[in-house]
Amino acid sequence: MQTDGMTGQAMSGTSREYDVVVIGGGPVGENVADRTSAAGLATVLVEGELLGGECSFWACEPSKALLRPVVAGADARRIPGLKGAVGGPLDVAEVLAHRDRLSANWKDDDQVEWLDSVSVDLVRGHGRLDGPRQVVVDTPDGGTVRLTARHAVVVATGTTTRLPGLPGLAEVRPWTNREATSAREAPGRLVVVGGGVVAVEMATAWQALGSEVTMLVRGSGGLLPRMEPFAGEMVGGALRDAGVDVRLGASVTAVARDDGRDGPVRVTLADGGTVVADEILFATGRAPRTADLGLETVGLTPGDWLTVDDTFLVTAVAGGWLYAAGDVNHRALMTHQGKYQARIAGAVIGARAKGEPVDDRRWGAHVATADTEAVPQVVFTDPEVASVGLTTREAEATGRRVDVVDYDLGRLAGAVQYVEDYRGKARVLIDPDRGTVVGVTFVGPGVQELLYSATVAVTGEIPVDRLWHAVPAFPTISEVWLRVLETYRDMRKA
Ligand SMILES: Cc1cc2nc3c(=O)[nH]c(=O)nc-3n(C[C@H](O)[C@H](O)[C@H](O)COP(=O)(O)OP(=O)(O)OC[C@H]3O[C@@H](n4cnc5c(N)ncnc54)[C@H](O)[C@@H]3O)c2cc1C
Ligand SMILES: NC(=O)c1ccc[n+]([C@@H]2O[C@H](COP(=O)([O-])OP(=O)(O)OC[C@H]3O[C@@H](n4cnc5c(N)ncnc54)[C@H](O)[C@@H]3O)[C@@H](O)[C@H]2O)c1
Repeated sequence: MQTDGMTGQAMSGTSREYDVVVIGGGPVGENVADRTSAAGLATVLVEGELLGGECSFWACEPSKALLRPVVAGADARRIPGLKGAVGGPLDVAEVLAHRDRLSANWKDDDQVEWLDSVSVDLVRGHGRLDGPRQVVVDTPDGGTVRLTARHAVVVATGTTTRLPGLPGLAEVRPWTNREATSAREAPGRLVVVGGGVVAVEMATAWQALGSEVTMLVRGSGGLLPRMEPFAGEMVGGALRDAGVDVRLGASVTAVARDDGRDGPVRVTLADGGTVVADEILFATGRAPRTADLGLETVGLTPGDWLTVDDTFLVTAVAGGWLYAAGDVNHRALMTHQGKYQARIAGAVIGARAKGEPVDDRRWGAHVATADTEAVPQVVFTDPEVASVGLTTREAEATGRRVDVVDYDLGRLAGAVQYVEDYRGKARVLIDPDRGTVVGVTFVGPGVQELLYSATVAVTGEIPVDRLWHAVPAFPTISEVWLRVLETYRDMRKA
């Protein structure tokens, strides 16, 4: 291995050749590198900040560490005999300390050790493409390292918050996901712009941690606009019950801090109204980290998403050497799905490098079929949302015929045992021609752990007739599967 021996970091001012060069050491880049190294290919990973990426330090890990005490507390307050014991507010200092630990105190030593253990070299610094198979890295010591890839360059540079083009926005010093997950105290008043997953999760967390939260959600799509409408409605209802001021159809037209730089943020809305807060979080979607990546040297446009085929080759670049995996390809912006892509990309790069056959049939080892058929997602709010596969809207939009089976989770014996006055809903979409489940949405306390059963049903294309033999334990919430089958049977009889 071409390293300085101690940290696995390549020394600057040099040129090195590897089989595979991976740019970006988030969860996806790490997993691609692990898989190509396991395939016997000499692999180097280039990382400009912290190994582990957005997910480990400013997204999944810290946000879930903030949310777990909130959701567990909400559940506990619905359990007779326990509610009195957990009635008080959260211990904010303890929650933030827990968040710090689960974010490894923003240090990546463990990741560096792991990378070394899977025999992948690390070059720290900002990487850029410099023509076919070439990557140049600006290293922290001011030098450069040129890396040449014999087989593949993989871009796994992820995303940043997409901020709207509001005049004066930078002067307001808005929160992005980074501040929202790493803040050291709860602002007195927090405005959250957006109605997607980041917005509902962070509004849930900071309201419980003591902020007065106002959500400004533009348009008519409501909350969680990509999911079944009842998901956003139920989460919105619970946010309001928790004290969040959820304003739908509210568009921001201007932002400014009073008294110059340090006063409160004054937010002007399209209807002329204003909201004043201490901080403002923009949870307005993601932009690819490709603006300063040398894309122009290989005929691509800086700032664009990298469109790939189902084996993760960038479609607009000839020669079969440039791959893109994870958020940056815009297929499914979630860590688990990016890691799935990484496993497949690593395997296909290995197969192509060795001249082995590539199995790119649907559900084959070298093709990311689940990206289009079965993307699972959990929204860690109270109530939780867990979904996989199609929604009713997507089925309609694509002209796919589906039977829609709804079930009120509160009727289950397992739900009654779980918490008092359980409120939840399931929707299962069934392809009537093939008799298989093609989409599932659960909303309710504790539904996150039901999601894998739904994912197996969708990816396994298990016939509904066979699901009758998959017996859920009594009294658990998983009995929803039995009730859905009974409801479907009755629907078909009617
Ligand atoms: C608040 C929030 C919460 C989330 N919660 C969840 C969740 O609970 N579950 C879930 O599945 N997903 C969640 N996500 C989504 C998840 O964070 C992303 O899908 C995931 O991080 C994508 O991984 P990635 O490796 O593609 O990119 P990233 O994690 O963004 O990593 C990219 C890496 O590339 C590096 N890099 C970029 N450009 C260069 C360059 N030119 N040179 C060198 N290095 C470079 C960056 O420093 C970074 O380390 C959340 C997102 C947000 C914003
Ligand atoms: N638990 C999880 O799995 C999890 C948690 C957080 C984030 N993520 C992923 O991270 C990605 C980013 O999440 P997100 O919530 O930032 O994006 P999103 O695309 O889910 O939601 C963006 C929201 O911002 C609104 N918006 C966009 N531009 C706007 C503007 N100019 N003004 C006002 N509102 C605007 C949209 O209407 C939408 O409501 C998502 O793909 C999500 O899946 C996953």
